[in-house]
Amino acid sequence: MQFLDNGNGTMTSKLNISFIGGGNMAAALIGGLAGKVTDGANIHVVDLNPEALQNLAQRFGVSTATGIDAAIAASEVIVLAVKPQQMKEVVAKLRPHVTSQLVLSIAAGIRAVDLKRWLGGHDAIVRCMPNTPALIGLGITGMVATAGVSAAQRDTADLILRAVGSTVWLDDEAKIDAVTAVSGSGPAYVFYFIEAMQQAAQELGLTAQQGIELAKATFVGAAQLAAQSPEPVSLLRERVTSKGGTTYAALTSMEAADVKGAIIAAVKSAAVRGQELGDEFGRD
Ligand SMILES: NC(=O)C1=CN([C@@H]2O[C@H](COP(=O)(O)OP(=O)(O)OC[C@H]3O[C@@H](n4cnc5c(N)ncnc54)[C@H](O)[C@@H]3O)[C@@H](O)[C@H]2O)C=CC1
Ligand SMILES: O=C(O)[C@@H]1CCC=N1
Repeated sequence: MQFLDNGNGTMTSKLNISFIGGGNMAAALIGGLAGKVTDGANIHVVDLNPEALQNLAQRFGVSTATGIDAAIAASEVIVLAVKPQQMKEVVAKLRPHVTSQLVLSIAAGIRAVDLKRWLGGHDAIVRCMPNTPALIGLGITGMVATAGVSAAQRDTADLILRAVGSTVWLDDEAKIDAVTAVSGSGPAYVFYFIEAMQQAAQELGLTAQQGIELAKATFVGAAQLAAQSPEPVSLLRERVTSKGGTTYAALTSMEAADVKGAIIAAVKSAAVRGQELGDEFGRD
């Protein structure tokens, strides 16, 4: 892809991208792309909600529409960013406007084979599973391409998702439900743990403010340490855990309650739900 020097220290391409759905995840992706990968003016967003569109237009200079329109045909990439429940209806309306574009879906569960059928056999589809830390450029996205995706389109898909973090390519679409369960939904598990730590802090006599400050900083610090350390996470855990000490007491309590087993079961249930979404809102 050719990048253009904007004369102000930034480089953008002329890549034209349309988003169908301008909600949370689309906004995170557009925030990473606009003015960095491509000009906001090269991004077109379709959403039923005029307020969401106005907000995106003001923040990023994107063009907008409340229904699928001719601008889509001029796009090289179409990002499907509606809920799985809305996908079939949206794709049916999109179908007349899809020719050679790369179609990039971020929806949980909905399989490429169903998107391909709804699009009349269109085979340039990349399924992606990003996560909300994309909002601050720290997302991670699992991705898988169908056979009809060219090497250049694959690079373009990677460029788009790397604008908001890192990417992991899969060789088998079936594995994307596992990615959804681990990293797609994962931020919610972390927030849940932070909320529990805050509640414990309060029950131990700290204020809500002190509790949230301690819990958040502990997650940020521990996550950074795990990310930066070459050592296994299990070793980092053992270093905190003095025999007969406080951490030992806490971890023994967690083991007795099988917290690890509960987390593993919870993540697996998210993967199952991904498959169910595909069955429920994909297959006809
Ligand atoms: N929120 C998350 O953490 C993640 C979400 N996803 C996937 O991203 C997709 C979008 O999720 P969110 O952004 O969280 O949802 P959201 O509800 O914030 O955004 C969906 C948007 O689609 C719009 N919409 C509904 N029907 C439409 C139609 N017929 N035409 C055009 N626009 C329409 C809605 O007005 C809304 O703005 C989902 O498929 C979800 O599975 C993927 C990874 C993470
Ligand atoms: O909960 C969901 O279905 C979406 C997919 C991953 C994160 N949120």
